[in-house]
Amino acid sequence: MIRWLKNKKSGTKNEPDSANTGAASQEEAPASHPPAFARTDVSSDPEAYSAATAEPKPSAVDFSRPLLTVTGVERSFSVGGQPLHVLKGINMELYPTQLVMLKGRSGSGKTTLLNLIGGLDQPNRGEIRFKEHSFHRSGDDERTYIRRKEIGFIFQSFALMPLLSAWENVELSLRMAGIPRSEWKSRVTHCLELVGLAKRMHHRPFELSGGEQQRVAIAKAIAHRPSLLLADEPTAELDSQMGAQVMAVFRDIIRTERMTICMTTHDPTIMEVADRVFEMVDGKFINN
Ligand SMILES: Nc1ncnc2c1ncn2[C@@H]1O[C@H](COP(=O)(O)OP(=O)(O)OP(=O)(O)O)[C@@H](O)[C@H]1O
Repeated sequence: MIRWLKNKKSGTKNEPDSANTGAASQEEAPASHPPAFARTDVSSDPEAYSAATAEPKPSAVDFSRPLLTVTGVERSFSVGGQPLHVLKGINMELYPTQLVMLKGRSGSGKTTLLNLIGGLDQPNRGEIRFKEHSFHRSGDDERTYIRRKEIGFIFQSFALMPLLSAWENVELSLRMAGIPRSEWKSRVTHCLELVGLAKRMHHRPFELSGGEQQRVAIAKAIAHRPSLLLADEPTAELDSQMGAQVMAVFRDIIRTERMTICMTTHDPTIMEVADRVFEMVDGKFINN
């Protein structure tokens, strides 16, 4: 179960919104091929993560061998017939059980990098190695297969099926990941308990707060036991209390499920929760 954070102002309940409607169309695509992360703005609240940052950092990161290595990665897009150089030589490593944050101004390239790390896109130059796989060389089918087995995605807008309960949403991800039916019940229960939703399992998204919806999305993303969890501004739609709860859940997931988490954020106040922060400015890391 998550460790609930103290000293928070209370949150507001989110009403169902277009995010869920959008999620339905995302779900219609195969689970193995999630949509690329959308680019968004976020409001931040300096109080939001004060207690989260007060949480003790749990187990030490396993530095024996990187889970993912990014070397000299460049990514350009053609905009109006002109090349737009978005990533200009990125080097980074993610280690098992590490919580890594990518911070930087809007448009600096964080989401573009997250899409590459998740195998949703490929670099124009450089290498991305995930375990024994080479994302920069592999074709769509191979990357889809690796994503299905090894990577979980969390979106700012929760990406839940609006007509399914929390339980059914998590179960759906196991079904789409090809996990044997005999494992569904115990795994769904475990994941929803892990994110603190044991008592909300049969609620549908519109019956849950924004923070609870995001925790269902987290349960859904980790259900198939990925080794890497990628989250694009997972707290951006949440108030301070809910955002802090999400960060506490992330810490518990790392500790108990032994996953690596890489997330983007605009919020400088949560940086102390991270094991490592990469700051991106104009397509490069400035503190690497
Ligand atoms: N597919 C694409 N085609 C053209 N331009 C793109 C594409 N993807 C990203 N860009 C551009 O790359 C730049 C970086 O975008 P990106 O979304 O990676 O930034 P970001 O740091 O994640 O921003 P935000 O914090 O607002 O989400 C932007 O100028 C964006 O318009």
